[in-house]
Amino acid sequence: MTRSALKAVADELDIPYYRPVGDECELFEHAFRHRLPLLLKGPTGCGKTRFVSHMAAKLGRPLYTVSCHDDLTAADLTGRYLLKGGDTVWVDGPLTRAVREGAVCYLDEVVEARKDVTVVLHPLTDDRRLLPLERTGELLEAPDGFMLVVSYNPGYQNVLKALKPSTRQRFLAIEFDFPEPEAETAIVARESGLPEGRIAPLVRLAGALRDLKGQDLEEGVSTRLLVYCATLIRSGIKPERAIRTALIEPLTDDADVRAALLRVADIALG
Ligand SMILES: Nc1ncnc2c1ncn2[C@@H]1O[C@H](COP(=O)(O)OP(=O)(O)OP(=O)(O)O)[C@@H](O)[C@H]1O
Repeated sequence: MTRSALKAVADELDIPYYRPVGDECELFEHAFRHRLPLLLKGPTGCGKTRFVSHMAAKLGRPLYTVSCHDDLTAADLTGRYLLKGGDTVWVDGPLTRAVREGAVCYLDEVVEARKDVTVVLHPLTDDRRLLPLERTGELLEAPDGFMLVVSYNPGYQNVLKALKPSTRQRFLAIEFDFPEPEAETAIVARESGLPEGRIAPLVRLAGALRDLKGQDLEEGVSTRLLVYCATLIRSGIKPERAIRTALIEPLTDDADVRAALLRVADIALG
């Protein structure tokens, strides 16, 4: 094998596996090239984070991922002065580091963050692409390599936590959902190492459980849970036990709902 062929294989191995479900990879590349921010919408565990890490690696950009929560403030993203050995030193937060390095910054579940976060995001997400750091007096201009990607799960939305139109309309948006059965079977096989023939029934069961969303379940089974289930089976756990542990128990704490889900599993798996 030639040197360049070896390098191509090594590069390929460094890129986290992601199987496209539509034209999302192409859209991401265009957004990156035109310096446009991106919003990913979709249920938990459907591949959004994997997609972003795949694309960042493919484009050769470092990636900073932040899981947002309701205590996350603008300072957690931009940075703060900290005491170090008697001195006060400025420490960049992940967003500032991403801007300085020209990296991809991924804010997962951005709606969870405190309101002051949007103040920081607004000048970064229009054509100015600026990050003002009031504390240090700096005004950073994002280089071409910087890209902001945010995600949220519309299923968890409530009025108080919805993104304001003035924030939403600064982003391109791509909707994600669980992959089609054939693609999901291939993904779970690749991730778990279990043969596809043994995964197809699990994917069918996931479909049946997803159909119950909104009735007794807040969320359907994620692709992530399917990977966990297949991993347990491959590791030697009996399928019935793996299904209960990975596909039923994480969905509900209600004994009646759990019993109903187990019946659905019995029927779906024949
Ligand atoms: N299209 C895909 N290609 C490869 N792997 C996938 C794909 N979709 C889902 N997966 C698998 O599902 C797992 C969960 O996906 P991921 O962590 O990206 O979900 P998410 O949508 O970011 O969830 P959350 O919103 O909870 O952060 C991944 O670790 C991967 O194993």
